Amino acid sequence: MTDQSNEFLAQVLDGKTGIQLPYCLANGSHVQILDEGVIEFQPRIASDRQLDLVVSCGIHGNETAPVELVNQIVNEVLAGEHRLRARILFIFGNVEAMRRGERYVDDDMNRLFCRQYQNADDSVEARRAAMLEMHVMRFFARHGDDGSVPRLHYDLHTAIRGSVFEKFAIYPYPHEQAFKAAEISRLGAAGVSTVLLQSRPSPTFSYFTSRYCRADAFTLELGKARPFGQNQAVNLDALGQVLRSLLCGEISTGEFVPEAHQLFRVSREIIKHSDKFRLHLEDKVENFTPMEVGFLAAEDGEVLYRIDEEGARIVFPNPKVKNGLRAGIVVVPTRL
Ligand SMILES: O=C(O)CCC(=O)N[C@@H](CCC(=O)O)C(=O)O
Ligand SMILES: [Zn+2]
Repeated sequence: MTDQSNEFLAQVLDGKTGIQLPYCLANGSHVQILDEGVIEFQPRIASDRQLDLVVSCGIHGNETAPVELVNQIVNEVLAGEHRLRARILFIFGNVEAMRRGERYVDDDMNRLFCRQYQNADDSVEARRAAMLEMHVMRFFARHGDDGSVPRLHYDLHTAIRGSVFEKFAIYPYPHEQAFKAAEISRLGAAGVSTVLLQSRPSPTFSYFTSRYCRADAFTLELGKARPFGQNQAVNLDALGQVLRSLLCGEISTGEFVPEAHQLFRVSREIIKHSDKFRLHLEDKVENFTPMEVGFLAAEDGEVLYRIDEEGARIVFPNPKVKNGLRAGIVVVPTRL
């Protein structure tokens, strides 16, 4: 894509991005479009590289605020406004759902990673999840694997409901590794001071890159999902500044100050097993709303989801998910 007269996102939505030959910007940075909505940048001088960074957005097509932010940053890089000191892969995830302004076309893409697409029906999302796994694997593998260059992945979303804490991150289950205080600090600098520590694997994009690409990976929830052009209510300036610093190779994090962050751990997931599933929370109930011990949050035939955890809060309550999928998360306060 050498024609920079149109904004990158407009070209993606118009179906004008597809694999193309690599080229150089006037400032020497290397660019290659690898797939629809997938663009990679490399520093002019390979040894300048301080970081491998993946920034994805639009994995759900109606979550537009981060798509607008990523578009802005991609256009700045294409215009030569940043001296790159990182390799960066920007991904606009579900382009067809973005065109339609819908969460997904056939299937929820963020339940199809970690090869779950192999167990699902063929769909727009199953094919795309397979391709995105391939792109991030290739991106992180390409320049060797000696562990000397940090790897970071931010998968940017917005939530269906409002939230007591407007912005929050989901930190994928790190298995034998500890949750990293420094990365939680970096999230705080990006305006995301609430972090939900996962306690089990999930079929999400950030879990995939965390587990299989050994990236420090996070899902970021950045306010409420609204259509393109209607995101004035959410301020992503701090995140934008952190991303711009990262692509210029400024990778240090501030000191971890425990009081500056609200940390929660996942106590359990509420699963919708059948059409009998009933959620006992109104649509206006926000993410992180506290729930009292004894409250019946949901039921599914014989299965009762009654709160027995002190300090419990509900995140992502959604009775409309397909059977077998997560219909809410019960979280409780925690510390590192
Ligand atoms: O608001 C909602 O109910 C869903 C918002 C959303 O898309 N969240 C992500 C979180 C992914 C994760 O758990 O890391 C999702 O559900 O895919
Ligand atoms: Zn989402």
